[in-house]
This record gives sequence, structure tokens and C-alpha cells, in this order.
Amino acid sequence: MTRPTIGVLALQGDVREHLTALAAADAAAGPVRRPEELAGLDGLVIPGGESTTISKLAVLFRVMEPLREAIRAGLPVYGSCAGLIMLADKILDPRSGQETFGGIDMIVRRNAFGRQNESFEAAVEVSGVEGGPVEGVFIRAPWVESVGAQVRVLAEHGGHVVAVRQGNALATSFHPELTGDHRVHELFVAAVRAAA
Ligand SMILES: NC(=O)CC[C@H](N)C(=O)O
Repeated sequence: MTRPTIGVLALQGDVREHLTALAAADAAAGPVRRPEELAGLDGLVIPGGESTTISKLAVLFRVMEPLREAIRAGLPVYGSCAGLIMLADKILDPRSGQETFGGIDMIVRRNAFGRQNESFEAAVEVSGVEGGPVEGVFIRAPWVESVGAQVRVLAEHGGHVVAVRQGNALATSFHPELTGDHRVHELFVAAVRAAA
């Protein structure tokens, strides 16, 4: 497969930026919001935004359960920031009623970097990304509190886990889609190709 088809879950968040980054990483990318649009995808990105809103809208648009099943069945997924939260099997501090798709055996803490540090940038070395650190843009970012045995930690910042991979599921606390550096998306597209 040369150009995999990758959807971006378009319920809320920075969908357009992911579409641009995926196109630059040589994927055929389009927005997805209904369960029937999941068929035929080689991979799916869950954007940054607000995980409580994405959770609510996923139930409303009836994609919560189909997406859980698709991820369980091995659909390659990548989530940035709120997307990382949506891929966590467990949230430490969920809003009442907040659900996730799951797929990565980890516990995440929302808004973890705290008020003094709501948004910041930092150079982050990501395992599997060649050519030096990426510019990590953190916006009310979560961190990963703990991971299960199947989860590979790809990056840390300030002693906290900020990028992980479990099988076909990849997640970052930060937003590579906002930087113009497409190497994390290329890593995901390569994983999608390998899974196809
Ligand atoms: N930039 C982001 O995606 C922020 C995530 C947001 N704090 C949440 O809980 O979903």
C-alpha cells in the first residue's frame, strides 16, 4: 500500500491541522464522524481538543462503541493530547460521565502540568523519530501516570511520560500537528502501512 487512507475523528478539536500533517506525511486523509465512515479506514487520528466534549459527542454520534471495537480489533490509531486521553484505558480524574475509547493500558492525568505551566513548548526526544528532538507543544496537556506491561514509553518530559505506544495505538501529550514538523505523523503512517 503506498497511500493509506487515514481518518481524523471530526467531532471537536484541531481536525484540520491533523489533516494537513497527514497529507504531508503521504496519507489520504479525511474527516470521519459517523460509524459507517469507519469502514475502509487504514488508520484513525483522534485530535487534540477537549476530551470531555469528544467523549460526549462520540456517544451522541454513536461512534463510541464502534470505535472501541475497531481499536480492539487492531485499527491503528494515533491520539494527540485530548486524543491521548481518549485512548487511555483509564482516566485518573475524569469529569463525571466521561468515557474513553481505550486501547492503551495506561492511566492518564488530565491537565497534569498545572496552572503555572498551562501551555509551553519543549524539545522532546521521541523514540522512533529520527533526526533530533521534536518541538513539543503542550496545551493543558495530560501526562501518563502509569503504564501496563504491553505499553512502550516513547518519550518523557520533566520525568513524566508524554508519548506511548501499545501495538497499533500511538499517543502523545503534545501536539505535533501544530508545528509543521511531520515526523510523528510519518511514524504513525509507517505503523499504518506496516499493519495493512
Ligand atoms: N490541548 C488539549 O487537547 C487539551 C486536553 C484537555 N485538557 C482535555 O482534558 O481534554
